[in-house]
Amino acid sequence: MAVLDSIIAGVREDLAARQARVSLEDLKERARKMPSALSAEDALRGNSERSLSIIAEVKRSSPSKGSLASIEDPARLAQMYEEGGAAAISVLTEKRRFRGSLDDLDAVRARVGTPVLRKDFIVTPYQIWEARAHGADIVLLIVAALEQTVLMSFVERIHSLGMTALVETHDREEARRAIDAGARVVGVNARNLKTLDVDMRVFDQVVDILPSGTVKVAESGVRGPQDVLNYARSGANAVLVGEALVTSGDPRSAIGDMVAVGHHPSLDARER
Ligand SMILES: O=C(O)c1ccccc1NCC(=O)[C@H](O)[C@H](O)COP(=O)(O)O
Repeated sequence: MAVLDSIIAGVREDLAARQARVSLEDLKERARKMPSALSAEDALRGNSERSLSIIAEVKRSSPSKGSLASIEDPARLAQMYEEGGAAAISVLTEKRRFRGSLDDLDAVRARVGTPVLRKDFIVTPYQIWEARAHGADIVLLIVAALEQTVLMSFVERIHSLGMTALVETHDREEARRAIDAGARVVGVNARNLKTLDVDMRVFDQVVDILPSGTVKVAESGVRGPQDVLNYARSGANAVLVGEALVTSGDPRSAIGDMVAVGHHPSLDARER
């Protein structure tokens, strides 16, 4: 079974257990009582003061690398990211391969003032309600995991709940599908979720499909400020970084160095 399919099979099993514990109606009730989602689109687009946004990820483990970091206090890590200048925090909530959880999302949400992304493998509307009920402002949707009509309805649902959909693609066809589905924030993942190979040229191969005004997020494989600068020069508004931050030993300064790239003179004349 391909990696993505096998991850999703596990996600569905865990989901069934949660659905048996918390009904959709209860979840909706909880979601409706939450403070409104923070507006994330502008935070990710960047502005004249910060022409590049970093989305910093709380990532313990991954299918490609195995264990990365123990992260006993995800809220503390997120706080360091925020202090270092992160525009948003990504929290992996998938349990089996990434060792994430909704508890991590709750803890991070309670600690930081930046928008928070629920990063998971979303295959049912229940998970979208769950994201809102646990305070997420942004929800990841993976084009490769969803049929087009489902993708469209999920983008609509996320936006109707006041959240932002980050729609992840890996090639030009998927980028077209993301735009057709109504995505305003599109991720281009350098990691092929079927083979786990990372190819950082993918962003350049896809970016011209995305209409101006779309928030363009480059995802995965970033090792340091030079990779961030390369993505920014290629037109990324935001860059999503996990492994390089959690393995850095000093996440606050590692992210600070990446955020500083947003002030690089070569980015001054960029069209946003
Ligand atoms: O990271 C993986 O191995 C992975 C495997 C299969 C599906 C998703 C995977 N990662 C999710 C991500 O998109 C990354 O965590 C995120 O882009 C950060 O990547 P990195 O900076 O390379 O840790």
